[in-house]
Amino acid sequence: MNLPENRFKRALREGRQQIGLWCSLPGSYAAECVAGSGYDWLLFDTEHSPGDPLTVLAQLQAVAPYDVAPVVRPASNDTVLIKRFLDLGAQTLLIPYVQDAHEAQAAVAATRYPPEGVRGVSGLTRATRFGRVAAYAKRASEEICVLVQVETREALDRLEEIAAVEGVDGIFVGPADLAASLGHVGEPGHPEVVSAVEDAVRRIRASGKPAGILTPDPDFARRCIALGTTFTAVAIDVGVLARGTEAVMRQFTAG
Ligand SMILES: O=C(O)C(=O)C[C@H](O)[C@@H](O)CO
Repeated sequence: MNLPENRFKRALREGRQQIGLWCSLPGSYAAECVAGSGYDWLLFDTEHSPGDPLTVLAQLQAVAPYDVAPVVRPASNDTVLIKRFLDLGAQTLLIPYVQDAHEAQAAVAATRYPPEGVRGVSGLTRATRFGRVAAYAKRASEEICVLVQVETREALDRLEEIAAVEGVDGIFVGPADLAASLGHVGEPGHPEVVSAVEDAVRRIRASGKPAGILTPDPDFARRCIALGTTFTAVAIDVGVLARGTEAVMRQFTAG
């Protein structure tokens, strides 16, 4: 069996826009429901969600038949968590809260087998299709995409150093945490936050790395795309569900 190609990684390298959906709902049922919605990628979150390796496994299996790229966010930049998600077959990881080049290097090392990195080795995992993918250990990193999040003032101050780290395939700007870091918690649309996000996208692109963002504001999403983001998440599943069901109920609420 051949090593599965990471078409998302290739699309980023070729500069092709990838529109994503942020999935905070754990489990396979919701994942399969949205896998057919036309997005290029789905972010399976385990930082701000009850998601864990077992729920992500079910999500990866559920979306495998669909033309959509799964991206998994571990709860932290943790070597063990990264190992577990890679062994489940995740090929693209979004590593949160990366503050400097050292932390970016650690994230990359967690995805590489020795001597390049520290990923623990097992030949019998879903990633190897239980020993059926030829030369998985030798070639795995070719199809692993490492995206890191910059989402604090400090990380922005070191953005170019982070972007220069070999093995970082893209940089995502986290508006919610960045807003908090800038003193505007809960206000990702604050002018100072918007300005910082836009400047960060410009700087990421100037560094030559792909830039990513999450914003449920379609106008700001288009602004970020115009500035150069190429992995652009434009909605959050729980937000669509909560606001959409509320809107339906308002049609039947008197007054
Ligand atoms: O800081 C951010 O913004 C992100 O990293 C995305 C959030 O964590 C996501 O849960 C949406 O609020």
